Amino acid sequence: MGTAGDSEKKPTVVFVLGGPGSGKGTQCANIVEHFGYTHLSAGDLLRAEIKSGSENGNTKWECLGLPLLKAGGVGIHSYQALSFFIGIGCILHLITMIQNMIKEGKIVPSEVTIKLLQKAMQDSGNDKFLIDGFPRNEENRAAFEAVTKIEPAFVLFFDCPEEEMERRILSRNQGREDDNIETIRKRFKVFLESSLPVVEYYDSKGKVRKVDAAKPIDEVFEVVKAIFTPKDEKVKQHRCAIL
Ligand SMILES: Nc1ncnc2c1ncn2[C@@H]1O[C@H](COP(=O)(O)OP(=O)(O)OP(=O)(O)O)[C@@H](O)[C@H]1O
Ligand SMILES: Nc1ccn([C@@H]2O[C@H](COP(=O)(O)O)[C@@H](O)[C@H]2O)c(=O)n1
Ligand SMILES: [Mg+2]
Repeated sequence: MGTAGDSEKKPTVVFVLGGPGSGKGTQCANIVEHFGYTHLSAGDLLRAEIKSGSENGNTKWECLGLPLLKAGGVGIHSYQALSFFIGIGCILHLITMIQNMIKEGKIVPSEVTIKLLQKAMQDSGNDKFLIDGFPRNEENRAAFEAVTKIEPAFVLFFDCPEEEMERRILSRNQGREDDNIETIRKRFKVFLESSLPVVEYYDSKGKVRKVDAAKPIDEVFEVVKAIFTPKDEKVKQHRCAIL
């Protein structure tokens, strides 16, 4: 899927951007239901990686690592145990790095996020994707383009005042480690300094569809629906309304 020099048809990608709590995940769920896209949230993929990484790390450690050590450090056993622990060390180091960066509201290096996105795209079997919360900075944007050679069809941008986003996040109650006032402030800063320039970049290419995200969920979705409805379908709906 989407590597340099591929002749296969490229998937359709829509980047879904907006500040923390602007409603990206909420609206993506509606788009999936109505338009058959697969929703990939970069933040959700990173959180899943932390969860599965620590679970797998612990499981491997308990089920495989300790028996190998107990086996008594002779010949091949000690060599296997050593390589095993070096491998586990790397996994746990990566997981801790992602966890810390999320807690600090920082942006994880692109190699990690793009790998997760590419795998999720391959596993989905679909060819239409809403990529939510990515690209988050210029490094994300340039790396994704270089690695996948995919240009987004357009960028859906949810525009929402900071006070409203803050209210929403503080009452979200999903147990996210970064949904506390200290991290929220850091995330807003990163959004203004690093993510908005990406929106501006795509705007200069005429690719941004800006939506007022401060309205109630249903009203926002009416606007989103119009953006995703193909032009000929809109003409049909208009004719039906007249007749
Ligand atoms: N238009 C809206 N009006 C009021 N509340 C909303 C609206 N859209 C979403 N919410 C609520 O606000 C919270 C944040 O929404 P959501 O998780 O979709 O935002 P997000 O942009 O994905 O945030 P993040 O970047 O932190 O993942 C949720 O509790 C959601 O139910
Ligand atoms: N491209 C990305 C996207 C997200 N992150 C990290 O995850 C955090 C949560 O993201 P949400 O979209 O779910 O709000 C975000 O604050 C970053 O720490 C990332 O590094 N790169
Ligand atoms: Mg989200």
